[in-house]
Amino acid sequence: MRTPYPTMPGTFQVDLRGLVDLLSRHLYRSPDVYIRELLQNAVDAVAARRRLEPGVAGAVEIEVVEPAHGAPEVIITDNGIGLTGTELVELLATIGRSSKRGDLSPHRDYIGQFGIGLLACFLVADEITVTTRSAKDPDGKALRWQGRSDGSYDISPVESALPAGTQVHLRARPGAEHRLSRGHVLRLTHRYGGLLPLPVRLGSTVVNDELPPWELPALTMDQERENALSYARRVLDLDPLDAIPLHADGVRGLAFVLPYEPSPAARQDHRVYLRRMLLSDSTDRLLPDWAFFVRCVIDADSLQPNAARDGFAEDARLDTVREQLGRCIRDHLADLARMWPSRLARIVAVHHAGISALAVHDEQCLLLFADWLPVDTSLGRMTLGEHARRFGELRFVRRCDDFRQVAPIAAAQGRCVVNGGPANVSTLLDRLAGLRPERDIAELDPTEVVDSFADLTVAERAEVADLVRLAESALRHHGVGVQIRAFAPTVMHATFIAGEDCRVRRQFTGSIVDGPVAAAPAAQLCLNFANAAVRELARQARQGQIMRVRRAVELLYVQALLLGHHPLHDRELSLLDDVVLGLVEDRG
Ligand SMILES: Nc1ncnc2c1ncn2[C@@H]1O[C@H](COP(=O)(O)OP(=O)(O)OP(=O)(O)O)[C@@H](O)[C@H]1O
Repeated sequence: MRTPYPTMPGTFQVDLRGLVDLLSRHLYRSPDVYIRELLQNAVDAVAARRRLEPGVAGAVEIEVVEPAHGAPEVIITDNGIGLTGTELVELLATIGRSSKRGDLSPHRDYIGQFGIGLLACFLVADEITVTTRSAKDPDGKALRWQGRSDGSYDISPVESALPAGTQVHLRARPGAEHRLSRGHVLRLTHRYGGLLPLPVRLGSTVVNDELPPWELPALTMDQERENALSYARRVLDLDPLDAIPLHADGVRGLAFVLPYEPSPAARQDHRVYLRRMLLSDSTDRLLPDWAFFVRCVIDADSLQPNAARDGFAEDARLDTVREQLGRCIRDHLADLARMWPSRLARIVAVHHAGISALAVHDEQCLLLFADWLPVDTSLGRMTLGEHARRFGELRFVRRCDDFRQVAPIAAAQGRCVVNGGPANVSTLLDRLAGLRPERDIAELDPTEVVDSFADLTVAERAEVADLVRLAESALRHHGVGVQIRAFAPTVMHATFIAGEDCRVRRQFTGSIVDGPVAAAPAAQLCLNFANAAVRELARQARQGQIMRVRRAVELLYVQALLLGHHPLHDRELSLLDDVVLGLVEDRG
C-alpha cells in the first residue's frame, strides 16, 4: 500500500512568496531597500573582479525607463565579475547561497554575505532578469536568468557579444510603480550609494560625487570642524554643538553633539555605512548607552551587517568598536576641558543630566566633568567648579525636601548648601568626596542647621518660658518638642526639624509617635525669636492667653510641616481644621 508521503529522503521546498512576504513585512523596513541590495551586489561584483584583475576600473550604471503606458523599469549594469552558467544555478537559483562567504566567515572585501539580498527585488517586481557574462571565462557566452516570484526560473544563452559584467532588469509590479520612477530611484541611489568609492551614474548624472565629511580637504583643525558641522547642517538637518572625530578598528566617522537634550529612552539614530554603502540612518546600539547626547555618522569595513542591514551584528568586534568610539568621545571632551572650556560648558549646559548619569558609573568622566556640572545651592545655581572657587568646602543635603527646608535659612546666613536631591547629584558628590578628598565634600545633616541658630540670653529665656510650656503641651501628643532660638530670615516663624527615621515613620505610619508618646520627642519645632509674631506670642503666653497661644502654635506647626514639604496626615489636617474653625468662630 502506498503511503501519502514520500518514504525517500527529500530536500526542503521553499515557498518563495512566503519568504518574500517575510522579508518585506519583518526584515526590511521598506521595499526601497531593493536599490541598496542591487547597488551592493554591483559593488561586490566589481570587488570580486578586482581580485582577478587588480587594475580594473569599476563602474555602475542605472537606467530608468518610464514608458508613456506601462510600468517603469530599472536596469542596473556593472562591469564586475559576472556569473557562469553553473554559478547562475548555484547562486541565483539557490536561496541563502552566496559567493561572498568563506567557509567559516564572511569575506572582508564584500558587503553581502547572506545570499538573500536579490530577493528584495521581489518586493517591487514580479520578475528579475539577470543578464551576465563571467570575467572568469573570456570565451564564454553571456547568459540570461529570469526568476519569478512564484519560484520558477529559466536560463537561456544571449547571442549578442557582451562585455564581462552583469545587468539586472526589473519592471515594477502593480502598486510599486512609484518606487521605480526616475526621481525616486535617483533619491534612493543618492541616499544609499552617495559615498560609494566607484562612479555610479543614473543616465548621464554621476550620483556619488561626494566625499565622506571626514575626508574633505582641510588645512587646519578649524576648517576640519567647519566641514563636519556644515555636513551635519546640510545632510542631517542638525545644528550640532560640536563635531567629534571618530577612529576605531576599521571605522572612521564623526559624532555630532545634539543641540537639544534627547530623552534617555530615545533610540540612538546613527547613520552607518558599510564599505561606503549606506546601511541605515537609524542604527541603534553603536555607542555606549551613556553617549546618548551624540549622533554619529560612521563608515565601517570591519563590522558585520545584520540580516536586515539596518545595523551591525552584535559580536565581539562590535563590542570593541563601541568601546573605542566611546573613548574617542571621552578624549575629545577632555581636550575641550583643557583647551576650549567655554565650548564644553555649552555642551554640559544642555546635556548635564546625561553626563551626570554617565559620571555615576565612570570615574574618569566624573573627574573630567566635575567642575562643569551645575548644581542648585541655597545661593543659586552654579557649577561645581564655581562653587569650589567661591566656597572651598562643600556641604550638601540628600533630599530635595531637606534642601527646601534648609535653603532659606542657609541663604539668610550667607551659607552655601548644595541640593543633592535631584537624580544622581548626591551619588556624584559622595564619589567625588572619595576621589578628591582635598575638596572637603560632606553631607550636611539638616538638623545640624539648628546648631547654627543663636541661643537666647537668660533674660530672653525667661521671657519665652510660658510660651515654651504652652507650646510643648500643645504638641506633646504629636511627638514634637519645642525650642526657641533666634535665626534668619526673620520673616520665618518656625522650622520643623526631624531626623531621617522620624521622616520615614511619618511617611509610613502618618505619625511621628511610635506607640505611647515617647519621653524624648523625635522631632522639634524651632520657633524663631527673631520673628515679631513669635515675640508677640511669648507676650500673650505671659498674659495667660492660653487658648489663643495654643491655636497659634498649632498653626505654626502645620505651616512648618508644609514649608518642609512634609505630607499632612489626618492628625494634622484635623488640627488645622480645628484652628480654622476656632478662627471663624473667634474662640481664640
Ligand atoms: N551583480 C552581480 N554580479 C555578480 N554576481 C552577482 C550579482 N548579483 C548577485 N550575484 C551573485 O548572486 C549571489 C546572491 O546574491 P544576493 O544578493 O542574493 O546575496 P549576497 O549579496 O551574496 O548576500 P546578501 O543577502 O547579504 O546580500 C551573490 O552571492 C553573488 O554571487
